[in-house]
Amino acid sequence: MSTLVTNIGELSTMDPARGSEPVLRDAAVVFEGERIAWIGPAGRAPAADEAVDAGGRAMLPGWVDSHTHLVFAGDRSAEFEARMAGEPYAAGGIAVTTEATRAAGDYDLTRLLLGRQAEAAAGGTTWLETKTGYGLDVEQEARSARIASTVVDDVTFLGAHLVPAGSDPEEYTDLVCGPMLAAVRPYVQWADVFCERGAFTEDQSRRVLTACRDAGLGLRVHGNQLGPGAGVQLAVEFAAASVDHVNYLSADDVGALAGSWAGWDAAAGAGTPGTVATCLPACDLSTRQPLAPGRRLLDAGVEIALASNCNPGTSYTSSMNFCVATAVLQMGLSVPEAVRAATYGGALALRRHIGEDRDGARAVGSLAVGHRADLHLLNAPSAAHLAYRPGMPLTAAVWRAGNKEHGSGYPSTC
Ligand SMILES: N=CN[C@@H](CCC(=O)O)C(=O)O
Ligand SMILES: [Zn+2]
Repeated sequence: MSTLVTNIGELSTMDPARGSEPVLRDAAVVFEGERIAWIGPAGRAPAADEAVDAGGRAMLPGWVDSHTHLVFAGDRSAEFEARMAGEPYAAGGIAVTTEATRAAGDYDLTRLLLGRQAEAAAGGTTWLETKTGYGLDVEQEARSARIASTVVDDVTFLGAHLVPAGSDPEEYTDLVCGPMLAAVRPYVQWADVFCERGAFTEDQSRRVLTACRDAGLGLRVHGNQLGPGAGVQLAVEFAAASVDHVNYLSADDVGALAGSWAGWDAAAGAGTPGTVATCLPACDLSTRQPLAPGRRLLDAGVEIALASNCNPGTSYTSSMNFCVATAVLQMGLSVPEAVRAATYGGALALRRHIGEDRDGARAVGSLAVGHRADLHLLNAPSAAHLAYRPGMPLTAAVWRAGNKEHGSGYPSTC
């Protein structure tokens, strides 16, 4: 079964192979099953089994949301309201969600996760990572990882999210590195550690990263979120795929991140990728932290990603449209830079930017022949409308691996 989407007014491919012209006008895309088969001028498009007229609208790759915490139960809106009244965010809130998550049955936890995945897809997200981290014992972390693995695309082990009350921090770190890691290992591709005051020290983080690397997992780090710290330097030292939050960076931190990209040719999208700096603007607003310095990182030659960090404590939104708008309006990114960070950047952060390197999966985050047909049609003539019309329902249709996930009609405001 092949599908032709034609009359696309602006097609942002995010394909590095297109050099300085990654955006096509009056374009068309053909996909067969889950695979993109053809991209080019609408006037030269081949025939297909079915045709969709995009009506001059803009199309992008689906969002790649590389950082979420979606396996949870419970509500923390009271904590949010207290924060808006002046209370600072503290890592201890994780314990509140852990209690509610432990109390939820498998059915409810799965139902909640499916609902959140559907919300994300309706907003244009076609590749979704999520983390454990609200179980915090061997059985519960394994349960979260198992449930996540049935719903999302990449699963990250975050047993090192918070030391549970009453546990000795060193003994808990031993548990994370030993029995807990063994129990989650069948379900996860990645491991993460919250290296921050009130969570895990540099030494404990190092132990977690070492054990998880030795177990064959890819690495990511929550770092430099609430203040300066060792997270960024540790992430670079361990060649982590991503360090996330990055709100408080020294010149040395930026230099270390830039150095990690020395073997990467950004123009060609080739070479050895370094450590992506993943910025989480919705979280920064919700915690009233300074926005991550996305502009400074890009200017230093660091590849960045934008992600939602959807979680009940610091960022209860999976809207990547909102994150992109905020990055443009508040972080100094251009529209193409923000869209690239939320698509290709997220794919880089999950090492999904090229295909068939792991799991035989197709590349995501950019549109090119052979890549997965993850398409996001906007109800707008250009991607600029994402920031120009913030908060508006601009997602008109979404195809995930060639399947229509969202969008039964195309409202005509453009
Ligand atoms: N910073 C650590 N973890 C989450 C927040 C978790 C929570 O407060 O429930 C984050 O990425 O912001
Ligand atoms: Zn997080």
